Amino acid sequence: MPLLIRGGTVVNHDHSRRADVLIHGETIAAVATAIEAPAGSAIIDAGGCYVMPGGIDPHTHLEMPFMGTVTADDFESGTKAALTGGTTMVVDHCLPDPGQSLLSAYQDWRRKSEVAAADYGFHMAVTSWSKQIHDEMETVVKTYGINTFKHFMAYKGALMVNDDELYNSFARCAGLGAMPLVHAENGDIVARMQEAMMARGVTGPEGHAYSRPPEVEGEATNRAIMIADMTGTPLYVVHTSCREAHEAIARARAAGKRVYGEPLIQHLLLDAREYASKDWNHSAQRVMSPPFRDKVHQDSLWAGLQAGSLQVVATDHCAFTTEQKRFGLDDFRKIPNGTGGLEDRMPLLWTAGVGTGRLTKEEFVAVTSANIARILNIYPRKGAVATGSDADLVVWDPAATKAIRASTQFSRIDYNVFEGFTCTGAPAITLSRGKIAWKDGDLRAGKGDGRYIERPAFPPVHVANSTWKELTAPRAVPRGPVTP
Ligand SMILES: NC(=O)NCCC(=O)O
Ligand SMILES: [Zn+2]
Ligand SMILES: [Zn+2]
Repeated sequence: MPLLIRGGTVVNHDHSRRADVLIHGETIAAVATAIEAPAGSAIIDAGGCYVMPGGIDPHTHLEMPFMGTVTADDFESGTKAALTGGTTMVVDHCLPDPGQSLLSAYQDWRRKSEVAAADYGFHMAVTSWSKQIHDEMETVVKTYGINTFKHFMAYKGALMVNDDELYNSFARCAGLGAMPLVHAENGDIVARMQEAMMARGVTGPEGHAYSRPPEVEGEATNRAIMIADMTGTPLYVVHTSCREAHEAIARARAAGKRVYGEPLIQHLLLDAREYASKDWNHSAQRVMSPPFRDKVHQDSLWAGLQAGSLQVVATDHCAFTTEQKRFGLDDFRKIPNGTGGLEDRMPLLWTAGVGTGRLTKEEFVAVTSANIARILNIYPRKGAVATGSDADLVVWDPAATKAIRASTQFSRIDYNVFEGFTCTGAPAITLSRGKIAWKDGDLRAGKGDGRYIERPAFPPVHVANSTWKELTAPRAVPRGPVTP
């Protein structure tokens, strides 16, 4: 049955206009003023609302084994939570166990994600280097439709890779038309700072923040940018949290490098004072890497979103219960790193961004959906309200209010780092490939409704990069024989 969304204002990343949206099956059939309802259509009245592309959260960790435990939200609870907040697609991290082949890790993630209620894709993590990984990367890109590889420059002794491994993997990405992602923190220095904090008797969650200052993130961001440039690949820097890292990205972009930065909603709204709480649980619940920063860094991130030097707002949804956080009661190094935010990212960003004038509604669509769809090479299938696009849509009520409370959330954890925030602007309806997934407080999407989204490699960007590299490559100086 066709579905007509009537009377709303369609908001895309590049323009807004009063228009109706007609959906046939899973895709958008027309976007135009005053569409006549085909016989037998269902009708959604979007009067007073914005009709926007569903959000894409490109950074989640669902049912992920990490730091001796497993994240509490799986693909079902995580994607359901996402849909209630207007996010219709997540990109999760496929994380091979030590020594596990990338191909078998991919199969594990496909099994876990069968319960997803919303669409999803994967980034593949490269946590060591070998000929096997080099060879398997091709299958990951060409057969599995994964065009991004994640590298951790932190978590020494676990996920961390060194510069040589980064170079090898980035160069392989360049050859395959894939894009490297980095968690940019200098893991060697973090490990030394952690030891120093413990030696000083700083064993609580504040030690986590003190041992990961902005300098270690800024240094690693610069280093990753340099290695990406040497290998001729674009680069995506996840959870950019501080001014130093943002400035490194802005500098690289000003020099013509294709580097993208992703602040999290947590870093935009929460600051380092959270770690000074006398309540251990409160501070430990907020332990994540990089940690929350001072206000000056938040201002820099907001400015980056406004100026376009930062492109995407994500959540890094990696949720642990308070009980799990207590693994690190006597030693902050054992507190599982990660926080949640999947269901709150869009209403929070609307409130703090559009509601304050820091972002226009078109910029909101850009940083929550369209930009990442373009970066991940799935635009305009995702990220656009346009004829032929998937009907992943949000009917956004700018007047709706939402009080954030753990007691009413869909995520499985027992707290919410945004507890007590009140949002103005929230989804009245979320549509996932043409089906109503969430409407006026009623979650209709079911287990398994989500679909795996393949993402093709990026020939245009990589051809441009390699063409320019070749044009500007060092060349031998032609000389005659050297006279004695
Ligand atoms: N960010 C965090 O603390 N946990 C998730 C893993 C990661 O992204 O580093
Ligand atoms: Zn990370
Ligand atoms: Zn992460």
